Amino acid sequence: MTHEDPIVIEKLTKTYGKFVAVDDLTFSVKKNSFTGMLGPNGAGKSTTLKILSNLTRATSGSVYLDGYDVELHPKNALKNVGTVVETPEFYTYLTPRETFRYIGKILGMSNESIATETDEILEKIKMSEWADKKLGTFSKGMRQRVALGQSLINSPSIIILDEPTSGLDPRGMAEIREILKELRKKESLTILMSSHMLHEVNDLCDRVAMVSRGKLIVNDDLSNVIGTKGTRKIEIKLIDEPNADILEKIKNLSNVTDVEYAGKNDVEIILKGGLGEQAQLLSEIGALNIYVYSFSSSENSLETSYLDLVKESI
Ligand SMILES: Nc1ncnc2c1ncn2[C@@H]1O[C@H](COP(=O)(O)OP(=O)(O)OP(=O)(O)O)[C@@H](O)[C@H]1O
Repeated sequence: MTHEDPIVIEKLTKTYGKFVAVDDLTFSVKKNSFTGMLGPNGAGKSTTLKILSNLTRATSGSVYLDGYDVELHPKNALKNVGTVVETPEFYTYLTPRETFRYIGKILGMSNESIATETDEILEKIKMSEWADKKLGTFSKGMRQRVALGQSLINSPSIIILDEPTSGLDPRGMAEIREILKELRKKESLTILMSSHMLHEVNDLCDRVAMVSRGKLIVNDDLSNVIGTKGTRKIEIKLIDEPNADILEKIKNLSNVTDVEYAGKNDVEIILKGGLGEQAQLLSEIGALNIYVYSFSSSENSLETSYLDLVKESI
């Protein structure tokens, strides 16, 4: 880790009284990555992002944006950063265009650059036809798109998003995710987004930083977390209902880390490794002389890795 990474979190701790919300957290976010900060409710994600955005202070440790310490040099640190951290309460009597102008002015932008950026952003957030309607009439999803839009007004190189789809209906969620995907395609941007939704991180991100109880569990490429180095969930269906002896035998097979009876004749196996290990498991199960009529590897292996990693960390 170097301070050259656009986002650096170093030995960050935040306590509320005796409660430790962020516990000696250290990790960095690679340039141009889309990193998903994944963790259960209360893991300390929002607290970390608020410290990064200078909305709250660390108890100890430091955070750096573009190499600048956020607490010591907030202006420089946040110069090229856009954030959607606390659900912004916009003035409901303003329109998106007026909102962007207001925020651009606060940021010291010229009228010309605000106007140019505004038109581009309205297109990106698919709000061009709503540009001059008052926010008071908007749905929650539309307001969240405006929130995302305002984070882009100063053409940031880093954006920090705290659960940007939280509280939206499925359509609202899908719209925000589409915008984020488009942003990633077109711009050179470093994005750090917190989420507790595995499928969302799976869908959008190329890096994953998992946190649990204020501590970092893993910070790696998504493909490493879910891929060959990870674990996968295998579901098998047997002709006969498995007894404890059979479950024990399966548990003792190579690379099996856990076995769970899933009701009826179904068994779930957590397997460490990739396709090679999966093939080996299939042949070892065959050798046990139990009659398996279905064998499927779960696609949602981020879930498996996540549950495994969180379990190990407790
Ligand atoms: N101002 C505060 N005073 C006291 N405790 C707080 C405060 N803010 C957060 N906490 C506690 O710190 C812990 C971490 O909270 P945080 O909001 O950072 O978690 P999170 O990972 O973002 O979870 P969520 O998805 O629920 O927002 C929680 O247990 C929370 O109750």
